[in-house]
Amino acid sequence: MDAAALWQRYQDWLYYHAGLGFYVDISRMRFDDAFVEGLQPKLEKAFQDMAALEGGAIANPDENRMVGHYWLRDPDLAPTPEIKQEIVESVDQIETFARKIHSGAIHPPQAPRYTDIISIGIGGSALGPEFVAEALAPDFPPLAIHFIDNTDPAGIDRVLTRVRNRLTSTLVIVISKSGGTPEPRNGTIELKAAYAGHNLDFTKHAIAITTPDSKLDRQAKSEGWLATFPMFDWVGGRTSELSAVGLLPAALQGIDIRAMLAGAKEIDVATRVTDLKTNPAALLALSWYYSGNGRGEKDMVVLPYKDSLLLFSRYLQQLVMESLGKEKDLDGNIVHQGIAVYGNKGSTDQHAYVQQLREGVPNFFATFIEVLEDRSGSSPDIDPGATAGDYLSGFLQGTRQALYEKQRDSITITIPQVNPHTVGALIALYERAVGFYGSLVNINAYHQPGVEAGKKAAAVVLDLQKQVLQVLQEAKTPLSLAQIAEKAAATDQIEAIYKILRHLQANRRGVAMQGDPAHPESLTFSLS
Ligand SMILES: O=P(O)(O)OC[C@H]1O[C@H](O)[C@H](O)[C@@H](O)[C@@H]1O
Repeated sequence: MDAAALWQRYQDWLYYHAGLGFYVDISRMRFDDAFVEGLQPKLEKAFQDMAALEGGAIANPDENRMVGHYWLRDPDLAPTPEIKQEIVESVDQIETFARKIHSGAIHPPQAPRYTDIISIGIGGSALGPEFVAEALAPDFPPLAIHFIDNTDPAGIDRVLTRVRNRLTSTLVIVISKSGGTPEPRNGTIELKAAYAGHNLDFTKHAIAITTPDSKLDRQAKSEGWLATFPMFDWVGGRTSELSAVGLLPAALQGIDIRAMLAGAKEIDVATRVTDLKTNPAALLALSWYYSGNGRGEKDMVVLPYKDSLLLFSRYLQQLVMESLGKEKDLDGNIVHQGIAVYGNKGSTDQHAYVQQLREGVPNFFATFIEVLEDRSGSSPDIDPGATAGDYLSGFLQGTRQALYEKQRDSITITIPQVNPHTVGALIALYERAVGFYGSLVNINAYHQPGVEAGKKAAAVVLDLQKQVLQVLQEAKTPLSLAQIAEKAAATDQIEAIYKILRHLQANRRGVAMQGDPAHPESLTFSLS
């Protein structure tokens, strides 16, 4: 396509949202009119599915759940007055609580104010708050946030070391929709012990965000934690950033949560339009479908050219991959759907893996996120008439062009600034695009059956560890792996037993290992 035709294509497909100053450009996806026409019936169905979902249909059939994250930013859309009231009250409760924390009206027993937050949660209970903190927290927030998003002991230690002088004024927010996920439970138990070790009353520092009556909710209530905030059954973890999960940590950091909600609401309105060209989420879903032939054949590389948006791709990884990565479609056919997502930031990645994007395996499409405002103040010249921001902008254009020349497609999303409004809008845009794409490929985008399998397998390993320790306790002499497996009645688990014992030995947990580590069959184990 020559330059004039490309410029025309750019203008023909450009989406612009006047209220948000938000652009979506899919001109560098090389679909033709026939493709768009062919997809039209599927798009019509996607619009209908979305309307039904917003109306309170059971959009997650396996879990028999409504899917209501869109109601969070427009409670008037909620299907019942009770749900509407729950949403309104929850946002009010968050604001009131944050105000009291900031003013010191609620303060820790041994300090005039809370200074820090440790947020404990994983998956949807961590990625949104982490992304938003990186994108929007002021440089000197009223409370500085730290995340424990794993059950890695060294990771927990790192956070505790960072706040060690301020534990007396540190809030702990435990976020878990189910209230039973092992990783946040472990973090909570470790933090409770750390507070006790400093003679601090953990309950005066602890807040839970969870589904009412979950295990965590019952614990928080029976122990008298500082506060609890509800998560709703009809909000999935990966779409929970604009529920209490994301709003409470954001409000505590001094981020304008009403602006986040307003930005999301504006995009929700724009993505309710049932016309492809004026619906930015439909444009994204169509582009993804085109690129991967509706089978996820190409990966989504997300390249925000702005440091503060660094964690957007990590956030999108869960939203996109947990929603779309499914074995079966809604009719039970094996389809192995999904779109792989990765990315970091530009121009940094140009000096890392963009080489492969331009010349290597053509198994991806790029999404550039461009931010028009370079910084809040003015910029010095780096060269005559050129600033650091001009370079960043030039690198983006250059990379987009270089990819296009090699028939590598890209989408460009342009926002005026990184602020609560535009971040709320970005979140809502992708939530909706994922919903549309789920309909286009006929899958349930709101469950995650595959995750359960991994959790069950992990539980089996921990049970096996108990049996193995029991066997070693009863043993009078060192035992080989085969002997341990036999005594534990787990001869088909010999590799798992070996890994359990190697781990226990490495952590000085009372297991002695003899033999040659290069030849596991030579090893014997005993309790030391
Ligand atoms: O919020 P929680 O119930 O603790 O769940 C945290 C995460 O765990 C699971 O593994 C799910 O796959 C995620 O969707 C969820 O966000």
